[in-house]
Amino acid sequence: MEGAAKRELIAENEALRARLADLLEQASRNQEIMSRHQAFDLEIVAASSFAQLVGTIFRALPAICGLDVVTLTLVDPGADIYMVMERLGVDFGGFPNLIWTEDGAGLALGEPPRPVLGPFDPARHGAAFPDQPQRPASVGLVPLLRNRRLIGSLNLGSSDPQRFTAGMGTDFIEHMASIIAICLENVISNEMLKYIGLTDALTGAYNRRYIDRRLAEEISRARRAGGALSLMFIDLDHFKRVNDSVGHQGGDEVLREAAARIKAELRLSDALARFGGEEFVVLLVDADQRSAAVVAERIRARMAHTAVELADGTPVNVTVSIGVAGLEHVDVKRPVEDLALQLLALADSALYRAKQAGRNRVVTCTA
Ligand SMILES: Nc1nc2c(ncn2[C@@H]2O[C@H](COP(=O)(O)OP(=O)(O)OP(=O)(O)O)[C@@H](O)[C@H]2O)c(=O)[nH]1
Repeated sequence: MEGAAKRELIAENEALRARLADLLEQASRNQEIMSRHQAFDLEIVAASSFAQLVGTIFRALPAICGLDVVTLTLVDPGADIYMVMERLGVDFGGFPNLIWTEDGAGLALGEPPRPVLGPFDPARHGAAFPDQPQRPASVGLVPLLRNRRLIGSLNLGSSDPQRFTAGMGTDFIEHMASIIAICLENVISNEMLKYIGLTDALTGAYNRRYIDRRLAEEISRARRAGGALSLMFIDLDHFKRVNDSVGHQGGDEVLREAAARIKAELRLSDALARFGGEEFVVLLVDADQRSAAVVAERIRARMAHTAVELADGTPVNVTVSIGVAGLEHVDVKRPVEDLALQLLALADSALYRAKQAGRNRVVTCTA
């Protein structure tokens, strides 16, 4: 072979090798991206709570996709999901990029909803990226759909103007959004079920199961940190007479209103539960028996001074008797379950004494 032809062949060979090295490098980069996405998919599928899922999306997605900002808009007509999550203790302060809307039409994703990609336009995309220190240059808004129902949108923002352009393919981000939508639907229905299992359908207060669990948690916490904790037993007086005079449905209205009035006197950290019938229990966190008695007196006065007005305008006068017991009256060295029972028994016997003494009064534990 002539020297020139040989050199040409060697050069061609080298170019091919370089090309192959490039391809291999690209393939390994793609492999790495796919593995990261697979790890992300596995992590969100495993999320067992709303907070865990949303937290994972906000933490992991910007890094995996190389984005500057990711926000999530959830469609929540009547704000039911928000209310339940809040009552289950989700701290929304930790999720500044979580946006709620009552109406999916406001997402401006078209009908049927489709991904919207392109340069950031404050008029069209501002609602999906509120309060951002730096506006994204290009954005991708991807509908979250479940059985063709729009449940929200995943909003991706990049400082690179070329990252999201109108003509680019959307298969990949749509696939990602569909997995996120399924995971969201799952955790939301699980949390809703959890909430229903812990609340009383008539009054919206918690039920006995919730208080039993919470009481044990709060006793352990109070014992560790040396904090105060009190319990109130509240019973509507002569409720049988109320039912007899305004009927069972009227009685139900009175129970609902009583729960609302009690709740209005409490702090967010306190918990109100209906124990069945016309009896409520309140757990007051960080309150000793003296301060709990002050709150109890406010509740008693509020009930006694203002008649409950039924939907048909009938006024119903109803009073409450309240028994109060604080953790300072129990032997905190005993097991948590014993302490919980003891505290409940002390508040219950104080309530019994309030009834014996003529009702419409607050009695504190003297043990
Ligand atoms: N409307 C309504 N009434 C209920 C509900 N659960 C229990 N009650 C009624 O609450 C009444 C409780 O009566 P009692 O336990 O005798 O007590 P009381 O009449 O409130 O009298 P004192 O507690 O001694 O002041 C009964 O008439 C029950 O039928 C409910 O969910 N709705």
